[in-house]
Amino acid sequence: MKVLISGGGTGGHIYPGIAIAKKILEKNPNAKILFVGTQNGLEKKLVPNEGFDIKFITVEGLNKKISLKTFSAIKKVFKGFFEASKIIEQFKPDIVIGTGGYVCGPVVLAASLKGIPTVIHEQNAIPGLTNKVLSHFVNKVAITFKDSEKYFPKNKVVLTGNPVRENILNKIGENNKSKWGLDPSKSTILAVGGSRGATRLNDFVISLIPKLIEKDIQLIFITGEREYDRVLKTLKQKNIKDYKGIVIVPYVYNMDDALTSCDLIISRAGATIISEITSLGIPAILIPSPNVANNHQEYNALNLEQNGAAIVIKEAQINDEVFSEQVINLITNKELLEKMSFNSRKMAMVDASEKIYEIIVNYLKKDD
Ligand SMILES: CC(=O)N[C@H]1[C@@H](OP(=O)(O)OP(=O)(O)OC[C@H]2O[C@@H](n3ccc(=O)[nH]c3=O)[C@H](O)[C@@H]2O)O[C@H](CO)[C@@H](O)[C@@H]1O
Repeated sequence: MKVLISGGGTGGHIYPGIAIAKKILEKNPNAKILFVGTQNGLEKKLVPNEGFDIKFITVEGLNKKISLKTFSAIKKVFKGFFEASKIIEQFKPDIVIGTGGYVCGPVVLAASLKGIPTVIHEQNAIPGLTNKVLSHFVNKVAITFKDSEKYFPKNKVVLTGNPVRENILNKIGENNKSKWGLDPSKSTILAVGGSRGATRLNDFVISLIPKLIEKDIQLIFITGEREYDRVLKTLKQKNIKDYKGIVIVPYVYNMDDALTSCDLIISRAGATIISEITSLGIPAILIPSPNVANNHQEYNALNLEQNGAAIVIKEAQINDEVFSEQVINLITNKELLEKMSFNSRKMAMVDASEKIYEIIVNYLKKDD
């Protein structure tokens, strides 16, 4: 069994692919898996780190506004298409899976034109351009939200949910605070601005830190690689340093341990982290990114809020003083946290990888 997986740019597209890859290996240890991404995306680091091979193609996202850059981007799409075709000819996959990001475009299209079965997965309720176009060429479209059905050809859509890494699912109910040098008995907040970090969210967390120290509340603060130095510099300027209950890191590879070390998460509302949050039932304060296509993070966040699993703060409305107070009130309200956790767990769809594995196997059976 040979499976080629393409997905890239940000963690939210890459980790669902990794979750699917690990499910395939769990069921079929002899399966051969190859990822295809670009040199510019997080996949370059994340995929080898998870133990998988990756090959790269040259491709750039197409902007809606037409300019001189559009022509160079179109040229790269063609180049990427030929590079992807070559990789496919060499690897000879039985099936090709796309988990989002523009890199999937040429890879999935090349496979489909060669008659290889293709499946794409859409994490978000409102799909991006690449998946909308690809849906006309692929065999199946796996979706996370029922609401996104309407964007794709009806006969191809399967509601699967969003694949969550098994190592995260396996840790439901654990308390791993001591792995971070933290006191397991103390309330702890995890703050994370998506896979790349978020400046405004980080600034809010910085303003929150003195209050956390005052109330003896612990914090794991994932700043994002590009924000790490700035965050440390700002904290130094504010004379906050070496507090033992606060862990500040640029990125964590063991997200399973981070997610199971908090009583509350302050997070962006990307679809993949949302699936992880609900799988573990983590009460959440969500600050959706206003800079994503069709404002889809706000949709994700409001979905949790409407189900009593999260509180949503719009970035433009953040008032450091008011919202810090709200965070402290929430983390100290055990009863409300428990209720939110329960509501969150009710929303989880934890068998997405299994469902996608079944789709894959069905296509391979057709070949027998
Ligand atoms: C700005 C942007 O375009 N964001 C999109 C991107 O978000 P982004 O890539 O930020 O994805 P998510 O927030 O959904 O998920 C982040 C993923 O990275 C992991 N993680 C994060 C930090 C860390 O230190 N370690 C780690 O492993 C999380 O556990 C999670 O698996 O893809 C999502 C899924 O298509 C979309 O919904 C988001 O709108």
